[in-house]
Amino acid sequence: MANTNTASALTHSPVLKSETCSFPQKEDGLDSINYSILGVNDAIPIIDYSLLTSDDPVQRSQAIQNLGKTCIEYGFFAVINHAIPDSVINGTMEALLRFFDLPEEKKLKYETSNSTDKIRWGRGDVHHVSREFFKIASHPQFHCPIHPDDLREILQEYSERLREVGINLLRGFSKSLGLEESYIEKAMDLESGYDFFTANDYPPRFSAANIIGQFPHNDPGLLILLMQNVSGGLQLEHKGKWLNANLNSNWIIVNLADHLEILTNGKYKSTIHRVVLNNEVRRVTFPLFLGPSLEAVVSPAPEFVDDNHPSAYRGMTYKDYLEANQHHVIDGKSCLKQIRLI
Ligand SMILES: O=C(O)CCC(=O)C(=O)O
Ligand SMILES: [Fe+2]
Repeated sequence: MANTNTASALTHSPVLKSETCSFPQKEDGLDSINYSILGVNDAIPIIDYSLLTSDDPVQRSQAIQNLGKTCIEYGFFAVINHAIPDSVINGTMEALLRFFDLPEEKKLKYETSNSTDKIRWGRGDVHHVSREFFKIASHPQFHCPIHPDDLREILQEYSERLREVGINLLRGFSKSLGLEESYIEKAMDLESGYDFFTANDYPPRFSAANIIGQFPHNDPGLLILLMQNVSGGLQLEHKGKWLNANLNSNWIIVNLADHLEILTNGKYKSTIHRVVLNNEVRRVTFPLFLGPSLEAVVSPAPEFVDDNHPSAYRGMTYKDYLEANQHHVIDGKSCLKQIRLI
């Protein structure tokens, strides 16, 4: 165990009833495995952000060590004491619900097949998937739908605060890897880092039909910071098990993503995750994908390559990587596999 701080399952997020149900296969050939939809309620590691950013050097260095172990053993964790006010979190979730509740014609103008558009809306209700979503680019320029009127202000505040948490986590990652604090920021040119959000609206569901919110996938970018209005639904792969992320609504779930795996030559791994709709109430999530600059060519850093650890990934700009996976169309295929050299 990396860490004694772990969250145990909350009771208000029931596991699915049907033991025999399995993940349906997509017609176009998602890996030909029948995935059981049941997750397990094992503990999820917890990172206390206030310790990671503490002025006390001893406290901080212990927190960084713990962070490093958690990244290696899990690749995901819940962040507590992050200091984002509840009013900002709740205000964001409420504004998102108001966006999803708009009449369809107000959202349809963002429906697009052009994956480079900065605002995109759609429904993922094919292949047994139940979800409505919109994606917005949030950094270096912040984009936002014009309705509802109060959406922009709250989303921008939320986005800036969450980005700050993400940058501080990346500083902790750099230190935990034995590098200077600003190593990842500089190598990935994060001042011009390309970040985007996906807002997901999953209907309530508690039966075997249409229970898939998202198929198993990895995400592009360095790390994903996700908040949700209700606990449960997200499952994270850990040592061959699917762990239910049953966490408090003001905790941030963090997943390591593909570009951290590439940069560290596989030392830190991108987490496989999926969404199974096991909530009796509607679930809204709002993950931030914090990424390198679009022009940054990401390849394993020299610090992680030697005779025993040859470079395992082909270098590619973040822009090309995003285009190769159509700016995060989740279809169960990871771009990571396509650029692996060994
Ligand atoms: O909604 C969730 O819990 C996960 C969302 C996700 O994995 C994604 O949008 O890539
Ligand atoms: Fe994801």
